[in-house]
Amino acid sequence: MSHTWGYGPHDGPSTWIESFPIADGLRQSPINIIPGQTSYDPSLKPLKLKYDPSNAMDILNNGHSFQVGFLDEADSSTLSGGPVSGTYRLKQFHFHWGARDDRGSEHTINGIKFPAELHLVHWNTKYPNFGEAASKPDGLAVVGVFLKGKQTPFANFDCKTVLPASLDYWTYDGSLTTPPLLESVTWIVLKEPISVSPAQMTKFRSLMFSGEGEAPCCMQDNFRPPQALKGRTVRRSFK
Ligand SMILES: O=C(NCc1ccccc1)Nc1ccc2c(c1)[B-](O)(O)OC2
Ligand SMILES: [Zn+2]
Repeated sequence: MSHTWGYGPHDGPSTWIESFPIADGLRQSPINIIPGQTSYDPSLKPLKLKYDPSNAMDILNNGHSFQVGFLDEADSSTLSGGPVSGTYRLKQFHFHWGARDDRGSEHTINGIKFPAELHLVHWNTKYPNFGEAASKPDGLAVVGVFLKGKQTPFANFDCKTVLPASLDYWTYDGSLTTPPLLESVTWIVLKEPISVSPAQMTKFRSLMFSGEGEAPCCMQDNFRPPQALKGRTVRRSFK
């Protein structure tokens, strides 16, 4: 039983069920999105995203990805509207990526993998904090954004600048894609990808799973493969 989980042959996604039986639960993520099998829901509202760049606090390699943490003591960086009710506060964002451009995203579209995927993690303010929200079926809302290869400037860390022009999205009830795999996430996957340059992908791939003083192991292929839909419906906000 590996006490720490990872993405290698001995501690990767196929082994997580040993410590986290919910890995085979009814609303696991990610999933393969088949656009022709999604249902347009005219009652879905537009996503309302408000981000205050001054809330950005720190950047951290947590051994599974790198994440940028935000101050979440007030409703200054929030998600509302879309498929959710109430207000969700931005806690952190992080990425998943591949060793090569032919893989890396967690969600796929018609089986197509993107080189990387951004997750903007928000928690429901009806709960006192992230940790409490993470165990509730309506506790989290995560915006997933695909990254595609292209030469492009990368603006500052104002999350607005990191979002595509269109906020059209697919949405479904899912889970964390990493242990503890809690089934608490309303996934909101944007249809339009953002661009990332080869240099940025190289930078991602130069990060390390390993800590200082350990044998170097590049942080690559830190994605979970798509999981069974198990009867869930994927709704879309656009015609
Ligand atoms: O926050 C995480 N772990 C720490 C934790 C603390 C307290 C309670 C539970 C978990 N994990 C996590 C959060 C959000 C997302 C993912 C993983 B993701 O699926 O990669 O993308 C979306
Ligand atoms: Zn993630």
